[in-house]
Amino acid sequence: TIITNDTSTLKGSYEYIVVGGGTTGLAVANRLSLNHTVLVVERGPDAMNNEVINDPFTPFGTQPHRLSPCHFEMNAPPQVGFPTPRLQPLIHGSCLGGGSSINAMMGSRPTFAGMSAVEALGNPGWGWNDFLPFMQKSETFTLPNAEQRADGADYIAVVHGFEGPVGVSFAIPFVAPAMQNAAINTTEVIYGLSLSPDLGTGFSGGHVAHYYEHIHFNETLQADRRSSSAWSYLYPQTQQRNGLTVLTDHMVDTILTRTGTDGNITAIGVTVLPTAGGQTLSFNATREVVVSAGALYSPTVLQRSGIGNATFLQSLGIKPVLDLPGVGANFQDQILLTNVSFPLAPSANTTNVTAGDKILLGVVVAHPTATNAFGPNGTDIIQAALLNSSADFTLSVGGVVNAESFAAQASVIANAYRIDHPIIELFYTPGSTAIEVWSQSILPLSRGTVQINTTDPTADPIANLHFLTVDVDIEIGVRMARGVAQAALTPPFSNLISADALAEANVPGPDATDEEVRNWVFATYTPGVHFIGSNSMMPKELGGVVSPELLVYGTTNIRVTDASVVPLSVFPHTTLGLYGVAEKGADMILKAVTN
Ligand SMILES: Cc1cc2nc3c(=O)[nH]c(=O)nc-3n(C[C@H](O)[C@H](O)[C@H](O)COP(=O)(O)OP(=O)(O)OC[C@H]3O[C@@H](n4cnc5c(N)ncnc54)[C@H](O)[C@@H]3O)c2cc1C
Repeated sequence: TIITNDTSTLKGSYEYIVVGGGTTGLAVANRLSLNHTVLVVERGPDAMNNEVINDPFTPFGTQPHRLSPCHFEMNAPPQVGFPTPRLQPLIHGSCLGGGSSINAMMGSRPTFAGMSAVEALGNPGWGWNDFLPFMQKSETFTLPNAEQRADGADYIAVVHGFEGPVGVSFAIPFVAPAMQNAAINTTEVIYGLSLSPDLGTGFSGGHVAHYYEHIHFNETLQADRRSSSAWSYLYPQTQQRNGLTVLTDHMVDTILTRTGTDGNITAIGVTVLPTAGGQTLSFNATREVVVSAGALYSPTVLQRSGIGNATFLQSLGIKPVLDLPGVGANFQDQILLTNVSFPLAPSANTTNVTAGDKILLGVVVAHPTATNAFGPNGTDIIQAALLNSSADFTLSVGGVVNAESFAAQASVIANAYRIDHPIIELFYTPGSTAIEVWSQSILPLSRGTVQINTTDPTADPIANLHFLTVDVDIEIGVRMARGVAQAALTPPFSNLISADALAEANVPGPDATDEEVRNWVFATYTPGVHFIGSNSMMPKELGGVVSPELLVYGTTNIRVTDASVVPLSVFPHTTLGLYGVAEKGADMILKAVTN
């Protein structure tokens, strides 16, 4: 494998060109380059030996983490807020490994109900049973040892993979076991959940569990390490490839295309320029161009290449080559309530509770269903709220291309909840002075857009999520906040935090009205940073951009294989599911060669 930022040594032509060397791009490139020549173009640097990135215990969100060469932010335009609209920071990774080099490593998978919803949206071949083997292909799961098992770690071996590049395991040592057990007991009481031995089985049904992470134990260093896609699919000796060239510090401006007599578009190469600015070059692609620049940027590459809403492209002076109105629409993210830090009770200050200096985000996670969170009629309440949601606002901002798309998505989400899809995530993070209890929404219905506003490839797009613009998302947000407050008041977890933790954390208590809680949610929520959907895999009539084969509609050889194709937020945390998307995408690309 060649990794370089110098274009002078590169060939002019490759069988495949992969746009973006992030989480999914490196996984796809690894599989394609076994028997083909592949050029990966990555906008960010190679940060291979950066300890802030590699050490999973670099405290998440703190100064060193934010200063890593991979950490980038752009602001979404002012979003719903209280008392006034608020700018929202959209954090993303830009280096080899992309988001997997900066994320919190929480290792969750989609559920059976979630993948059924994706399939029901018009994507045959994407149900749980078809998808699981690809998640397994990417994974080497490390069974918990006796000590970790005594502390509570458990697993169901049959759903895991044991020969894939990505390390998935519980931390050694197991993080803050006493806090984990208290959190589990409390969450069982609040929501009536049962303890799941393994989060990755596909069956949600209301559970709480110890979280595993995308980390592995490095025998030489005798320490846990981050398993980014760079450290899984690119750097290891076992993954070296003759046919793979990775160009860093360069970005793809456009995909070069020609139009066939049947009107279909074929990619013939890409134009590339140094990220820092400079001369534009072009490289030929003789088979396919695979776009893996992530949900924030993949639509921008298509738009600059003339693929998108033709009227919009013309307004920027771009000649449309393919009128595909869904490009950049259906953009979505979950919300997170992160502004919650409960001070420790003095008696709780032991490593078993605080984790010392080995702190990982969200080591216990609860996934209540609609019934668990809203009571016995919860599923009916949420189903009615979803099906009665108005598409008007979302349509007016271009979040969906038509009302049918909005209704179809609301309907498959309602069915997923009816099966047993989680509606909320609640997770607990130990710390030396405080324990954080955060909550995340899972399947939002609010939709926004990603749009370039200049043809300059170095400019960030306008990424407008329109968070909390559909009533049912607000209703769920209020329930998330109520769950956080209940956790602070329910033993045994409440025994670990100070008696007035709720007030100290400024979280509305059980007596607060729904309006007060809603205002607190509006004032404090942050993005879930699981951006998806901006090139959704859906029927074209619903605003889909790619087919179930991940081919951009109307093209013969442009695929998208990253988070932008995921049409619904069915991966509570995206990464392990995205490796499945990349593996399945690579498999389909290679099958197209032999057919
Ligand atoms: C702060 C944070 C915390 C997170 N925590 C978790 C977690 O705990 N668990 C979890 O599962 N998920 C988590 N996620 C989400 C997860 O990391 C992302 O969803 C995932 O990495 C996205 O993968 P991707 O391949 O779609 O895009 P990325 O990994 O973002 O890859 C896209 C790559 O393309 C490059 N690129 C962009 N434009 C161009 C261009 N024009 N030319 C060339 N290259 C380009 C970018 O530099 C980037 O490297 C987190 C994300 C963030 C930001």
